[in-house]
Amino acid sequence: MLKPLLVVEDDPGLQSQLRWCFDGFEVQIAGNRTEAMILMRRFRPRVVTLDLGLPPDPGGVTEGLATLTEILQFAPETKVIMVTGNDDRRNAVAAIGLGAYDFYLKPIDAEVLTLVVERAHRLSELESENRHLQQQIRGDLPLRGVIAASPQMLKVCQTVEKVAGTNASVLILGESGTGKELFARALHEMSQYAQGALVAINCAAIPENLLESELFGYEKGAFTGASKQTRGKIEYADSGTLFLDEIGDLPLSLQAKLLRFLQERVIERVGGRETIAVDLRIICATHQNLQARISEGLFREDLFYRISEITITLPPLREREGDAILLAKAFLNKFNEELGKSLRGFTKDAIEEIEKYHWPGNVREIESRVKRAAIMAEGQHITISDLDLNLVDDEIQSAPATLQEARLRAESQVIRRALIQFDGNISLAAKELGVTRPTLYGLLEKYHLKAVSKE
Ligand SMILES: Nc1ncnc2c1ncn2[C@@H]1O[C@H](COP(=O)(O)OP(=O)(O)OP(=O)(O)O)[C@@H](O)[C@H]1O
Repeated sequence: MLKPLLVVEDDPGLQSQLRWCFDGFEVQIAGNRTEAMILMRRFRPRVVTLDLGLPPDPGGVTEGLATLTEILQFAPETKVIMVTGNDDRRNAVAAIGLGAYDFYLKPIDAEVLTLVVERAHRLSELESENRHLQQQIRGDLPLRGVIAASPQMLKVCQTVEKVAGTNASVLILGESGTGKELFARALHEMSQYAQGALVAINCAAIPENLLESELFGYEKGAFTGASKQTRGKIEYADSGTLFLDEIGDLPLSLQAKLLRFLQERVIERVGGRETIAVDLRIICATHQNLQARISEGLFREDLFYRISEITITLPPLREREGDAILLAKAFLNKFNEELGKSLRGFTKDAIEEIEKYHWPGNVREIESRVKRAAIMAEGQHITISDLDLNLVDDEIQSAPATLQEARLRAESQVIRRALIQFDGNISLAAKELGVTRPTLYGLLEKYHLKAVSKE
């Protein structure tokens, strides 16, 4: 992927020379401060080359220095390289005092300037890697509130940690109740936008005629009932994260408007003329198949690419090996506390059922079933009947297609149950299953199961 580089230069000759001289970079050219700030917001380049003499003061330094200050206020970690005339050395040094990374004296030698830019870029990458590692060491980077141990979910968590520090747009896919909003919040909290707000809006829950003003705001008198100027959700999310849930339900007319915003990073309120710059990170989620909606002409392909620079797919709970029981136990602890109960755990049958159940409502369903069970339980352990699972429907829904699949699934379930029952002790689990230890090891490998052995 090409790295963004912002070149702020008002001379058309130099603009065209600089546009093509940096290999490996996607060069964006700004001719003045306003354009520079729009491109900063849109591309968040790590490195900027900045001409000291910019209009309206091309012969002086005031505008160049003001642009430097504004860039650093917006993104203090940016490496700004001042490009100046030979007689401007003193001012270039002053710019370093203001926080510029380096200066480069004209005339421009493309090869040398490329080296300076590359070095600045590498340094910036190392610095942000370092910041990230520091945060990890300090333990600042847990995915807050996320309970997961299955390999499928650990992979998702790793992806989230990797993309959190970037400004890439993220599309979270998954069935209802899989944790899309929870992950959007975790992403926001770990990102550079965490100081701002996370503003969430459910595109499916708001009628089409209200959604536009809800998102973009409106001016007084824009329509009947618009009695005062009102900011929209996008404006509220400035410097933060905009979370558009159920993006698949966004009407086509608003898809065009949202796309325009994502390209230009400016909005106009309904009934207004003023353009307002907004800097935010966008995260979208949907349980719908967007590709199918694109082929039906219900979703714009260009918008799809804009919102899905990174796609994270949350697997349904039934595909997360071992997570159902982990979540059930965690929710039991939570509800024990909330309800002032001291339930010890689940009966063997209940554990087996939790493992086997299809969980059509995913994590949301397991949370509410455990809550119900904690309220209803009469003994010290939660039983199957306390959980009140819809077992008949579930058996039909989750039944395997072939007999061979059914046999494999049953074998893997029985093994998992024995491992849970004996806390990963291979000897005891093997005895319960009526097989030898080597056979059990062979089966663990076959089903990609892991036991934390306490032998
Ligand atoms: N891995 C997890 N660990 C702990 N709690 C979770 C996890 N995943 C989801 N939850 C909890 O389950 C509930 C549903 O999650 P969430 O609202 O994020 O799902 P969703 O995918 O956005 O659902 P919908 O598509 O219906 O809006 C929330 O209470 C959330 O905190």
